Amino acid sequence: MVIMAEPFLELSMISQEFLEEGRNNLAIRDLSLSIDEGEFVSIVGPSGCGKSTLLRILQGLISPTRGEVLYRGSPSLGVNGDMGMVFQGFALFPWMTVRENVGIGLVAQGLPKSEISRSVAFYIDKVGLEGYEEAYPRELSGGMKQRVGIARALCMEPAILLMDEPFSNLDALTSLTLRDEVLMLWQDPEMSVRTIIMVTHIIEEAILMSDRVVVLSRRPTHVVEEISVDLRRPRDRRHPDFDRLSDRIFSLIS
Ligand SMILES: Nc1ncnc2c1ncn2[C@@H]1O[C@H](COP(=O)(O)OP(=O)(O)OP(=O)(O)O)[C@@H](O)[C@H]1O
Repeated sequence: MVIMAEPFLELSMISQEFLEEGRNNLAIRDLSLSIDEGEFVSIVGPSGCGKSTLLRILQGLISPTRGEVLYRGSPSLGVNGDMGMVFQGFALFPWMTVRENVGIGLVAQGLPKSEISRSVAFYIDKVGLEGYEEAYPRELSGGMKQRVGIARALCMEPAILLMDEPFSNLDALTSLTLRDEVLMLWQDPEMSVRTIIMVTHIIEEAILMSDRVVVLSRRPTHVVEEISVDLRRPRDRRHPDFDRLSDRIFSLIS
């Protein structure tokens, strides 16, 4: 008897319509995608094709017009509490300190203060922001703001981290450092996150970080190709296969 393992996370025949200028337009059409536990998957595609929408559907912030999201074999209804989100624009509250921004989800859950303090301190240390607990977002560099965004997501101890162009608002050097740090957190046994799904428009970033790159088409969006990245980690931009993969993905998008 063959026992089929159920997919960890699955988008099954997802379609999404949006009301645009008084008409229902199809943004995503019959999109199916399966993600394994422990995978780092990047999603790339033409501008405006629906990458962020797809993350919102995965998390349950949008209910798709047709199709369903399956999580551990069951339909996922409503917001999935096992997922955390990291945003391109950081989405920090400017009137809150680093400590308050990181702990906001735990406060909303009504956990005891001592537990919140312990957890917040742990994740602030993990992202290298110790000493900045009482700073406000305006006092932080872009990279530090995104560290707060990452710590806030990790603090909720999600199994899956969704990242929407997390390094796009950062300078090149800061992006390099933060990419490495996210990879280290992903492989850190003290972290709850095992699976990462990242939207990016930077092909090099997708190859440097992911196990698999999912290439989406123009609207109405569907999966054009899924490309496994078998390069040894840590990845080297100068590896001869790097450009081959990069050219392949670029030709599929353009
Ligand atoms: N709430 C909404 N109402 C109407 N149209 C929407 C809504 N949300 C998204 N869209 C449209 O759906 C399409 C996909 O948007 P989305 O932001 O998901 O694309 P994207 O691939 O993430 O874009 P970018 O590459 O610019 O980051 C766009 O054409 C957008 O205008």
